[in-house]
Amino acid sequence: MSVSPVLALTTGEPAGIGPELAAMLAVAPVAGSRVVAVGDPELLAERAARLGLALEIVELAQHEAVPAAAPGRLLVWPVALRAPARPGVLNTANADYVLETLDVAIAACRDGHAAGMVTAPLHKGVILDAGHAGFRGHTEYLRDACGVEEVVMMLATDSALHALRPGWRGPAALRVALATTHLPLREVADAITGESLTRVLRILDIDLKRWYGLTAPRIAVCGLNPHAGEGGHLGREELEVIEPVLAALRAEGLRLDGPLPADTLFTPRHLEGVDAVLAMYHDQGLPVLKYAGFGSAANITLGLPFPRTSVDHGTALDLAGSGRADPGSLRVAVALAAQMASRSIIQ
Ligand SMILES: NC(=O)c1ccc[n+]([C@@H]2O[C@H](COP(=O)([O-])OP(=O)(O)OC[C@H]3O[C@@H](n4cnc5c(N)ncnc54)[C@H](O)[C@@H]3O)[C@@H](O)[C@H]2O)c1
Ligand SMILES: N[C@H](C(=O)O)[C@H](O)COP(=O)(O)O
Repeated sequence: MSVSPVLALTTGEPAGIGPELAAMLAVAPVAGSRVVAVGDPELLAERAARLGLALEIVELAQHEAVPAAAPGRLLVWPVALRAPARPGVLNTANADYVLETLDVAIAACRDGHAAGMVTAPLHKGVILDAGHAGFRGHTEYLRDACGVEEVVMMLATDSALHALRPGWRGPAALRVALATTHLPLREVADAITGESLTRVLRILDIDLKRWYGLTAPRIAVCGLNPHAGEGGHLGREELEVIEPVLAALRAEGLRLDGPLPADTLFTPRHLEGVDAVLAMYHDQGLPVLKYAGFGSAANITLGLPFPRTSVDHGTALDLAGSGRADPGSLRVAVALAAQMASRSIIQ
């Protein structure tokens, strides 16, 4: 019998739903994973008690062996809160705590103590308010921490995930990757250059092969402008940037459709046979994905040296401490990271 991969689970913004989702997960662990939460043990105990969850919290050092998952036991690599945390109330004093949980998980992956990491949601605004001026999100933080030039954000609601949710009625496989991530809309067009788009498409092609076992992934690429620029009348980025990149990469063997108008690309007939869609910006692609699968989807960072997945939702400060948060996305994020770590993703 193979040993389940160890996954570092960062518990996210302490005023949000991340700590209680970690507690819910420990009550009913995802099969095939050994999760170690990264966070403050007292905070996790307090959120579990608030929800009436009986949990044994076991603190581990990173070099210690990680036992098999057991329902009701939460393994923790401890990081101390900087200030007491109240559900729903952000505190800039804890921004460094959140970033330290990321640093601990990244180090564990890089040192081989974990096979991958899963992240509960953090609050970008409070980290920026605390003075971390360049902070944009986990994706960009991981890129810089791992010293890679480019990473790609992809959210997925796919067949492997749907196997966990028998009631799922959405498309069989929807994966949406982004050419740009957390940028003001005003800056998007300038950020899409021939070089950046080429890097993104190469990473997407390589990692669809690497993590999903697709031999020749077919990628549909959205235009940037309405109706993919309407032949240059509604914007020239398609003609001047996107089409030349696609032509050059097709000549290298990549299977690329587009640039296609995003409004009709995201319809079942056009998605047939497509392994992933590349959207040009955050709110071109993610609303479609979240409409199709909010709560059953995961966020994956492609281009890193190890698997990293995350939930499809944010800190939900309005629900924190209530026990009403749905752990569904965290469960699929853990299952997907475990599958990626064992490179056995179901098609
Ligand atoms: N993976 C991440 O770290 C991540 C992802 C998305 C957003 N965020 C951050 O979260 C913060 C809040 O963002 P937002 O308000 O736009 O989105 P949000 O996802 O926190 O909340 C949007 C709505 O969805 C509900 N919701 C979210 N998660 C839920 C769950 N598990 N179960 C039931 N309902 C849930 C919330 O109650 C709210 O009504 C922002 O700082 C944003 O940047 C972080
Ligand atoms: N863009 C993501 C979403 O809307 O779900 C989210 O903000 C998380 O991004 P990071 O994983 O980069 O924090």
